[in-house]
Amino acid sequence: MGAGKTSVGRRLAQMLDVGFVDSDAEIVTAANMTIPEIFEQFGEGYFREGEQRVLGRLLTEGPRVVATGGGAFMSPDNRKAIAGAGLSVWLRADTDTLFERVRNKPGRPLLDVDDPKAVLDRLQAERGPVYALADVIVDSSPGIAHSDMAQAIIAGLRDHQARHPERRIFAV
Ligand SMILES: Nc1ncnc2c1ncn2[C@@H]1O[C@H](COP(=O)(O)OP(=O)(O)OP(=O)(O)O)[C@@H](O)[C@H]1O
Ligand SMILES: O=C(O)C1=C[C@@H](O)[C@@H](O)[C@H](O)C1
Ligand SMILES: [Mg+2]
Repeated sequence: MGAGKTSVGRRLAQMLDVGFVDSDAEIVTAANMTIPEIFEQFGEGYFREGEQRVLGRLLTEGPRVVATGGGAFMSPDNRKAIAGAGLSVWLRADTDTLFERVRNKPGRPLLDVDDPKAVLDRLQAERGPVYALADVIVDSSPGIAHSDMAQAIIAGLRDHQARHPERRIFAV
């Protein structure tokens, strides 16, 4: 959360001249409810089921940039679907940076607690080793402009495709 998937992803899509879609936004549209409402009324498990369904559909509609929700890559099924359709990118940031970006911004139910920084620290510890499985890793540090992040992702995608031509997805 706060790594920049939505905002940097949108910029990346512009630079690559492909479409952009955000799975959180698609879930909100499909359910006609906000993410906090879905968590509150049906629970996180229900949200994750919807996320998997929506992501599975979005991945078949490429070529484009898909911003996932922050927890989507934790699911082995989602990782398999992503690997089958394209390349994964981890925007890596430390939790101080993430906290600065998401504090005072509602809409992230997992952080709607007394100590959201502690949740970010826990999630980082749980998720970091799994996110490190991504094809491309780009540091999302403070002070890096969105366009520079997007350029770094393009460089990472080019590098990945040079090393794994069999997984070439489209010209970058
Ligand atoms: N490299 C960056 N430099 C400065 N601000 C950034 C950067 N990346 C993201 N931000 C800011 O951090 C906030 C959160 O970013 P964004 O919504 O894109 O994150 P996200 O990864 O999509 O989060 P979530 O998992 O909750 O959907 C936004 O205000 C965004 O502009
Ligand atoms: O990190 C997470 O688990 C989440 C991040 C958001 O993008 C949303 O998908 C939701 O708030 C859960
Ligand atoms: Mg987002």
